[in-house]
Amino acid sequence: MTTLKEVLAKKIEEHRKRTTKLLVEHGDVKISEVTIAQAIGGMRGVKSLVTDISYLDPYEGIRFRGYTIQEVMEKLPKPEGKDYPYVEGFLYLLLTGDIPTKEQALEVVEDMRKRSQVPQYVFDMLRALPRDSHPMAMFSAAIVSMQRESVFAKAYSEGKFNKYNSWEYMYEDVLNLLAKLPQIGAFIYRLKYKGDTQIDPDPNLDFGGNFARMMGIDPPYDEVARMYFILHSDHESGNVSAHTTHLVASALSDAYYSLAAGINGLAGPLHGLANQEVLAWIQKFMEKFGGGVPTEEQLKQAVWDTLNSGQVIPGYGHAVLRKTDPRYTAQREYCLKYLPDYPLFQLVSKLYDVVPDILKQHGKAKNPWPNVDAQSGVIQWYYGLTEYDFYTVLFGIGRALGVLSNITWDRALGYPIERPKSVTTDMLEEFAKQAQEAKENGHTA
Ligand SMILES: CC(=O)SCCNC(=O)CCNC(=O)[C@H](O)C(C)(C)COP(=O)(O)OP(=O)(O)OC[C@H]1O[C@@H](n2cnc3c(N)ncnc32)[C@H](O)[C@@H]1OP(=O)(O)O
Ligand SMILES: O=C([O-])CC(=O)C(=O)O
Repeated sequence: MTTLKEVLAKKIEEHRKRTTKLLVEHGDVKISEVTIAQAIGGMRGVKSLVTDISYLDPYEGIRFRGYTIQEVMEKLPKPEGKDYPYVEGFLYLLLTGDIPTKEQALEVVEDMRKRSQVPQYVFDMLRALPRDSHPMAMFSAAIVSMQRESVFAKAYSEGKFNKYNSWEYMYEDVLNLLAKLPQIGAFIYRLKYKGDTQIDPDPNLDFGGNFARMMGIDPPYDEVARMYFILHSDHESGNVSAHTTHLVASALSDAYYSLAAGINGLAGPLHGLANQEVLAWIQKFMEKFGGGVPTEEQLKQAVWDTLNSGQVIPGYGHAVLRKTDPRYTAQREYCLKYLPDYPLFQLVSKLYDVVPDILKQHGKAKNPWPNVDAQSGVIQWYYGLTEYDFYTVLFGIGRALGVLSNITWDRALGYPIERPKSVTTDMLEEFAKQAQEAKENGHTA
């Protein structure tokens, strides 16, 4: 059987020809234009990044390597008696574009198991941090603290590195780093919230199974972990965490520096942290309404109060999506199957009934529909993980699968340092003046 690395090497060899041909023969073909609104407005809609790991259609939502969420869950190999696939098999898909056989997925399970030992200094460092540090600050610090392990940085400093082999060093760092994330995440959780009573990994378990075990949460939380990590892995490459990881890696910073940077971006409330915000927001208005399940009128009031105070409704809206996020739907389906009567799920469903109409009336958000973050906290809460400050660490473990696959391919295809051009406000005003004059004179600028 060929290993993941061997399959990937072959794919890279084939793919390089496509990228070279595009660059050499069609490099001057235009794929996008940039307006003043886009330059000021966060580059929304500017097509200027390339990735084959996933693609986000505004109406359909995400496809991983061309597969919908449902297809991924159906087609990938699963542990015996389980409904959700091996995370390791999903990584195989992200990296190669192929659905692995069970044997191929198990080869990755075994490889990652061998790489999973977390250095003691990471635990010591985490224990030395103030216990009220945010779990995302701890997670990011843990990742960057391991930079000394980078084989990529070592190869670079030893002059072994070139454009053709650099991906192999990146691949080693990526697998080494990913394999350690479940234990680091669970360690942070139990350090902060469970009096530092730690649970050792079980070498016979997979990524999701071991995470659930080390968190100390019984099955079927292992299934939730597999589902959650897969759903949160990738969302093409313009989102803050993916773009940041890619940008930092483009300076030939190694996977440890790059992922820590991406995780710092994920920690923002408009991005990954929104899943914590959703629960915080719900708790706040439930308290206000005396703790019971709010009526539809009370919910509407809470939504309007939030909007009128100038704040966003967490878990709603999106920079690209223009429909309900299929990652929201996948988690909603899980809830409908396993926790249909759970009051918090019913409340989140009621929000789905009232928020889109209110956001439409409010008239600002381009997308009034829920995103992934509106639904994920409910499931965690149901299984006893009520410390919502921790939720973005779960997101970060999942997101690492996608962004680290991306930077492996960045090095494989020799993508250069990223460096867009900036202009001044004076220059924008000059562009605007020229366009106005051209319009008045009957030409286009
Ligand atoms: C995993 C993820 O990262 S998914 C996104 C998670 N984040 C959230 O759920 C936070 C709430 N949502 C938002 O803040 C936004 O919808 C974002 C950040 C996701 C997308 O931002 P944008 O692409 O700029 O959204 P959009 O173009 O629709 O914004 C236009 C206006 O609508 C507002 N708006 C967008 N979404 C919302 C919302 N949920 N509630 C209230 N107002 C909103 C924007 O703040 C903006 O207002 P402004 O003109 O006063 O600045
Ligand atoms: O795509 C985005 O901008 C945000 C998002 O949903 C993600 O990164 O998962």
